[in-house]
Amino acid sequence: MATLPPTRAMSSESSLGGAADTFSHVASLSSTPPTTVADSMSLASDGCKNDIAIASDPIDEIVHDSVEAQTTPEPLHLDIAVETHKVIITEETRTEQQVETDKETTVDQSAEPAQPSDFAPADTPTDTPSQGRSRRARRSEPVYNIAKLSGTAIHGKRRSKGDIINERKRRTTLDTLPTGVLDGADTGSDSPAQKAGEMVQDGIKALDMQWSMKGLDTPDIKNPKKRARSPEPVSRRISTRSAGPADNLMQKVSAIGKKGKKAMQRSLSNIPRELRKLQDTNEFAKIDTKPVLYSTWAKGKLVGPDDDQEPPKKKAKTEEPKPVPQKEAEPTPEAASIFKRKQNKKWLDRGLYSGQEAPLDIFKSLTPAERKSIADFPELVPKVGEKPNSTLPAPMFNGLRLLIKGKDFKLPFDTVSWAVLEPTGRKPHTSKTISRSVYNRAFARLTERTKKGGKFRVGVEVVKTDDRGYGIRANRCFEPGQIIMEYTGEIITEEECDRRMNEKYKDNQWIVSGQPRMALFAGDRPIMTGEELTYDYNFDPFSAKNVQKCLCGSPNCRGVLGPRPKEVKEIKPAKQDLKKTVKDGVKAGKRKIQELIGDKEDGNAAKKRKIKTPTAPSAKPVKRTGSSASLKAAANKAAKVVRKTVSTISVNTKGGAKGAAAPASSKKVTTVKRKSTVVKTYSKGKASTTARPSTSPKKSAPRKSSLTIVAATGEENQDPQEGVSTAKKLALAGAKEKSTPTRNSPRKSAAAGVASPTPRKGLEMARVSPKIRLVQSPSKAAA
Ligand SMILES: C[S@@+](CC[C@H](N)C(=O)[O-])C[C@H]1O[C@@H](n2cnc3c(N)ncnc32)[C@H](O)[C@@H]1O
Repeated sequence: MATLPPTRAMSSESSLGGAADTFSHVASLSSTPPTTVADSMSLASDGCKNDIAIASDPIDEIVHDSVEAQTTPEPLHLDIAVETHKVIITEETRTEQQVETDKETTVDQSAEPAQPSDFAPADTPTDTPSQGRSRRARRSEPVYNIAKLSGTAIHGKRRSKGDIINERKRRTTLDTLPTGVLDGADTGSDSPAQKAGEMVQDGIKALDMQWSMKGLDTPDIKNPKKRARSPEPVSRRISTRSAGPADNLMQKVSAIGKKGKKAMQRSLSNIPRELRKLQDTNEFAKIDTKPVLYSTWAKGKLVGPDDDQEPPKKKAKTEEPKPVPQKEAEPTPEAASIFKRKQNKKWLDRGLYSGQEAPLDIFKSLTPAERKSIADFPELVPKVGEKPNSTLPAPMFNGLRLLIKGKDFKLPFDTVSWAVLEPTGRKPHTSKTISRSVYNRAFARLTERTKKGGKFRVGVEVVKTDDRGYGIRANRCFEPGQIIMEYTGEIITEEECDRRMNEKYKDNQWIVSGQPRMALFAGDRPIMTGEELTYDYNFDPFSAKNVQKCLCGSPNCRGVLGPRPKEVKEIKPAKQDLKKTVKDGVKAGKRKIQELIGDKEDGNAAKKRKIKTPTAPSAKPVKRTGSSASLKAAANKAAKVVRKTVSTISVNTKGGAKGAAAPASSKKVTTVKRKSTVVKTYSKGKASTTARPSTSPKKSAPRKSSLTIVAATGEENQDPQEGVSTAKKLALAGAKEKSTPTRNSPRKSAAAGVASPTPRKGLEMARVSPKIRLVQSPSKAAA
C-alpha cells in the first residue's frame, strides 16, 4: 500500500471500510481517463465545479490524510470534516461502491504496474504523518478541470452511476457538515475545510437563514472509530423521505429562524384550509400507499384492475375482448343477453309529434260545433284506407281543430305560401289542407313535362302584344289548377322590395336564393291554346302618381295595375247614395229617351262599355252618366259626345244626392250643348271645378254635387298633356274610342285603354248613341 501512488492508495483505502464512502465517485474515473493525476482528482472531486482548486485539494488531502488516519489518528482535525461530504451515502451504496472500488483497484493493479507518481513518491512511507506531502507543495501544483477545459462543463451536473452529484453535495451541505469545522474553531485560516465552512456560512447568509451549524446533528467527527462502528444514520435519510410534508415543514420551521418561520407560515397560509387539514396525509405528500385501481367498462363488461386487460382503446373495433380471468365472476346470462341484444332506438323521423298514430275517431275530441262545421270540409275527414299525411302532418291533437277553424298555424318547416302560389291572389280555405307534397308533385310534374323541351311541353310562348309589351300565350291546353310554368327568381318581401327600389344597385345584381318557389297555375277555368295568359299583379303602386292603367280587358279588371287607388276608400260612406243617384239618373234618362225618341228598342240600352281612361297620372277615371239632358242632346245631335263626370272624391253626400236628383227630375238636368264643358278635376281628394265655355253654364254651375257633365265631341280632341282638364283627356279617350269598335271585343277595348269594367265601368248608352257614355270615376268604383 505504501508503494502505491495516491490514486492507488485512494483505491486501496476504500477497502478500509471507514473511509470507503469518500470515494464513491471513483467509478467516474473509469469513463474518462485522466491525463494526469491531478486531472483524475479533479474529475473524482465532489467539489464545486466552479472552484476546482478548492474542491480537488481537500479530497486529495482527505485521501491522503484518511490513509494517515488509519495509522495515526492525530491529524484528523481538518480532513475528516471534508470527508463528511459523503456521510449520507447509504450503507448499501457504500458497500456496493466499496466492492466496485475494490474490484477496480484489483483490476488496475493487475493491469497496470504501479507507477511512481509525481506527487507521491513511492518510497515515501505512508504510515508516517510527518512524511506526507506538503500541502503547500500540492497547492502549487497545477490543477486542471477537464470538464472546463473540454468545454463540457456547461452541460450540467455530471452523473456517476446514476447518482446526482449535486444532490449529494446539497445534502451534505445542509445536513452533515460538522459544526466544529464550519465554525472554523480548529481549522487553519487557509485550510480547505475552513474554506468549505466559509462557503456554507456564506450560503446560509445568502439564504438569510438563522442557522447555527452548531445545533445540527452531526456525526462524531472526533471519534472516527465510533463513527465507523455506528455507521451513518440510515434511518435519518429514510425518515426524511418517508415523513410527511408536515413533519418536514415543522422540522424546518423549527430549524430555521424567525424570518424563515414567518416565511414558512406565510407559505402555509397560502394553502387552502382544506388542504392544510390534509397536510399530514399521504395524499398530500403524494405518497401512494394504496395504488389507484382503475376499472372501466369495456364491451359491456366491467373490467377491473385485476383483469389482465388494458383499458379499451378508442375505436378499437376489431380488437376482440380479452378472456375474462377465471377469478372474475361470470356474468349472469341475463346480463349477458342485455349487452348482446342489439338496441334499436326508435328515432323520431319527422316533426315533434310525428311517429304517433292519429286518433281513430277524429270526432271524439271535437265539440258539437266543430263536428257540425267539419261537414263543410269533407276533405278533412280521413277516408277509409287513406294514408295519413306524413309529409306535412298537421299538429297532432289540435291540427284538425285548426283546420276546421281555418286558423293559421306555423309548420315546423318552411313551405310555399298559398298567397304566392294562388294566381288570383285569393287564398282558398282549402289551402291549409293541401300539403307541401302537392306542391312538390306539381313542380315535379312540371319538370317532367318540360325537361324534353318543345313548345307543347313547355306550354307557353312569348308573344308581342299590341299595347302591353311582351306577354305569353298558351301553346297547349291547361286543366283548371294545372301548373303552367314556374316563376323563377328571388322572392322577396315587400320591405325588401322597397329597400331595393330605394337603393341603387350599381351592377344590378341581386342574389337569388331561390328558396321558395313560385309558379303560375291555371285558374278555375281551363285555358285554351292560343289564349294570352294574364294574371293579377295586384301590387301596390310605388307612387300614387304612377298608377298604371291596366289593359287586360278582363271583365273584372280594376282598371289599374295594382289595387284600387286608396282615395277611393275614403269616400265609402257616400257609396250607396251615389249609386242610387246614378241609377236614378240613368233610369230617368232612359225614360226621357223613350219619351223623346220613342225608340222601343232602347229599353235595354244601358250597357257597360269600357272606355279608355286617361293615361296621365293625375287623370282619374271618370264616369259619364247619361242624363236626360245629354240624352236629349244626343237625340237631337247624334254626332255629339256628351260626357258627364261624377266625382266621388269631392262628393258631398248631400250635394251629390242633390246633384244626382237633378237629372232625375229630368227638366233640371243640365243640358250640355255642344262644345260646352264643365270640367271637374280631382286632385288628392279635392275637387275643383273649371267652367269652360258652355252653352248653359248656369245649368251646371249650381250643381254642387260631384256630377259633372262633360260634353265632348270628336272634334274636341285636345292634347291631354296640355293639362287643361281631365275631361279633355277623357274626351280624347272617347274620341279615340270612337274609331274603335270595342263592344264586341273586350280585349281590344282593353287595348284601347278600357281600364275599368265592373261597377265603375262605363255605362254605354249605346242605343241612344254610341258616343254617349257614362263613366264613373275610380271613387265610384270603390263605392
Ligand atoms: C312583368 S312586365 C311584363 C312584361 C312586359 N309586358 C314587357 O314587355 O316587358 C309588367 C309590365 O307589363 C306591362 N303590362 C302587363 N300587363 C299589362 C296590362 N294588363 N295593362 C297594361 N300594361 C301591362 C306593364 O308595363 C307592366 O309594368
